[in-house]
Amino acid sequence: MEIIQIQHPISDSLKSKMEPCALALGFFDGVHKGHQKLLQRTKDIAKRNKLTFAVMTFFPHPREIINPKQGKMKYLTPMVSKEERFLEMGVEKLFVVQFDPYFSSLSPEAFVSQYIIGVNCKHVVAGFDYHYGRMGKGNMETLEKDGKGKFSVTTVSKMDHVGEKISSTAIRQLLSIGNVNLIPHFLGDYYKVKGMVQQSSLFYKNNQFLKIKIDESYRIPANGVYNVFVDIEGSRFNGVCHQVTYKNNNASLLVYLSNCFIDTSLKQVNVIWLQKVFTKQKEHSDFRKYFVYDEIVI
Ligand SMILES: Cc1cc2nc3c(=O)[nH]c(=O)nc-3n(C[C@H](O)[C@H](O)[C@H](O)COP(=O)(O)O)c2cc1C
Ligand SMILES: Nc1ncnc2c1ncn2[C@@H]1O[C@H](COP(=O)(O)OP(=O)(O)O)[C@@H](O)[C@H]1O
Repeated sequence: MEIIQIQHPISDSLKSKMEPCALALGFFDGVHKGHQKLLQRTKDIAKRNKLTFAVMTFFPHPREIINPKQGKMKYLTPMVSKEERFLEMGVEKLFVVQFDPYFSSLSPEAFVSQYIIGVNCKHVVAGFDYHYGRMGKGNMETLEKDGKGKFSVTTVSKMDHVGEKISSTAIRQLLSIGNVNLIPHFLGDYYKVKGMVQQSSLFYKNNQFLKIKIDESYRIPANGVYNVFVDIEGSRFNGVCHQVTYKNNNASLLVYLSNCFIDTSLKQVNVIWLQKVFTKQKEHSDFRKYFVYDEIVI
């Protein structure tokens, strides 16, 4: 997959060397079931018409620029995870447009001519409610009209789960109340975050406490106690996440693994959130006591 970073204004030299593509448009946080349907549709269209399968997404999230008071955005899939998901889905070319105030003030017509026709797109695919351009004024009808026949448009119909639109907002809401067990209905899988084991202590042969620092831009479920899986170097371990603490906007997890004897320290891990056990986590002052003694039971 070729990744092309674009900063406004898009350069003429970049535009001149683009082979014809079918282009999926959107932010795609989570790469959830609605996004997957849209991407699959784009892939099929690209194959049928011998076009490159391309995606155009933006960074950071428009909300960070349009509503900066709300602070830094936390993502379901930070850019690196999103790139991995696109690669798995067979995307051949990924355009990542820097979403800055200058770009956000582009009119819908200018976005279509400079960024869609500009990258030699022959077919655009976006969802029924897609909006783009200054104030989000452009929609699927203006897209067709402003394309002036230079590309065709496929509008993907709404995908829902028992009447609710599958959306990154719905997944964020489930995370905010800790209902991680319901997330697969929307995401197509359990919610997963990447991190690194900062500290670990082994006791009773194969029990461990881990302090896992989560990559900064991930969204974390509401405080509570959760059943999780922890994937470490191709092996999966059952765990309980007992505590989430925040420092300088970063989250650390205290995770207990009941049957793990491998050396976990400084390993990259994936934490997979299965089910909330209790809403309230214990009040702990800090994690240190779990790592200074050899044998502790919560
Ligand atoms: C050129 C351009 C300008 C945009 N300007 C605005 C804006 O001024 N206000 C706004 O709320 N959203 C703006 N957006 C964001 C879109 O409405 C939309 O949220 C974004 O493209 C992500 O789409 P998605 O969340 O539907 O995937 C703009 C998008 C584009 C492509
Ligand atoms: N449930 C859905 N059904 C169909 N298309 C969708 C759905 N959710 C998102 N899309 C489309 O996928 C693209 C990326 O959507 P985005 O706005 O990033 O997702 P979300 O609405 O989940 O935040 C857009 O073209 C959008 O219209």
